[in-house]
Amino acid sequence: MIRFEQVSKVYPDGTTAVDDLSFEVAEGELVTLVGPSGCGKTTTMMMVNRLIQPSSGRILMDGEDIAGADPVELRRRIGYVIQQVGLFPHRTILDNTATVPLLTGWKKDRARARAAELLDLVGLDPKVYGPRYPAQLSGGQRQRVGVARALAADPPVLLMDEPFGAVDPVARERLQDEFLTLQSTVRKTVLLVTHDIEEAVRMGDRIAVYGQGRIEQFDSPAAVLGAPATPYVAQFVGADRGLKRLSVTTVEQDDLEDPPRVRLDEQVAPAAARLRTEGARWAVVLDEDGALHGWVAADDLALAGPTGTVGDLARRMDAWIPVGAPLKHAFSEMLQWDAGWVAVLDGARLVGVLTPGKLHEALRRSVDADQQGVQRDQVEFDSVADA
Ligand SMILES: Nc1ncnc2c1ncn2[C@@H]1O[C@H](COP(=O)(O)OP(=O)(O)OP(=O)(O)O)[C@@H](O)[C@H]1O
Repeated sequence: MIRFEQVSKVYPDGTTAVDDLSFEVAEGELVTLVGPSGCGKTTTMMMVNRLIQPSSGRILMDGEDIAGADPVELRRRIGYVIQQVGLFPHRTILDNTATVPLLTGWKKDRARARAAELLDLVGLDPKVYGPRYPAQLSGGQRQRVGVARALAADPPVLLMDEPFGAVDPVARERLQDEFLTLQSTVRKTVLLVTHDIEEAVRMGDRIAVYGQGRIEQFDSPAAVLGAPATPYVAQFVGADRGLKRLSVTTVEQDDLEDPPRVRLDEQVAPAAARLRTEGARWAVVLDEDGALHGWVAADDLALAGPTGTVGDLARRMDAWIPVGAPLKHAFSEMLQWDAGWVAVLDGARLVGVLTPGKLHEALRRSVDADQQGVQRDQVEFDSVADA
């Protein structure tokens, strides 16, 4: 979709901002450009909408060299989101959002209807926020308007330069999540510039890690964290990259344990006997519909009288993750509920359980796999879901 071929940019004062850059962004892919200040990220991005001309090399969009495109026409195909959102202060939020459709000749009513739709999409009620002026919004809300405005003309490509930079860390994480949800439906081809490796890892399908004017590594977040290509990248992603891996490593079927399952309405005696035979210390308890209820200890079953049901002894279990969730999610559930394991569910159905020992093994395995150049982290959970 977007292809850089040996692109360099030397500014008139002799500064080489970008040096012999070649990479490709696939259609619908979100690539983050990350690196320290002044490494050439913004220059790279602004060459795509021709706000900056390359000194050499070519940039292709859909196979067409953009050097030959009409810049105005080109920019209509490219949404642009910047940190200082750049809203017109004397225009309402609705009219700010409708700017591009109006410029491209839409009738006012149609452009405003589209703008209202977009505000809704980014979580701002158009009835409440549409009539306001930019100064009457919080920083995070203004950034949402920036995203809505960039999407208004439905361009296939989005350029985002530190789009969530001007808000506090909590609002920032929320905006990132919201944008990812949005992106899963609109599937734009996105280049996102950030100097924050956490953001790059969270947001990117792939990450380009910049050194001075050059890409040091272009890879999946898991690979960048698991197998940094150079000492520079290792240093940039940080000593706690093991922790960051928790966010990008998903749980696989091999990671799960399958303890015995008993039902809430099952009689105690046969349930106790079954656990004894299997040598299990506890069992997962399912309700009448087969959904997770909790767990029961083998000792409690063994000590209970001959009458009664498992339901009398079962304890609730609230720690669970959906199949395919990252290890970080599992870890956080364990901490939140002070639980020794988490249930892994496919809808309401129990697929298995994840224990701290298995979580550690999963992390270890993904590091080893990356070091062998094998990307197992991203393996989908289909096999588990089908099991
Ligand atoms: N118009 C210009 N003339 C000369 N040098 C420039 C110009 N614009 C940028 N540079 C230089 O080019 C290099 C790359 O700048 P660029 O803005 O692309 O970096 P960046 O990675 O986006 O940095 P930041 O994260 O600080 O925005 C820097 O050394 C910068 O000083």
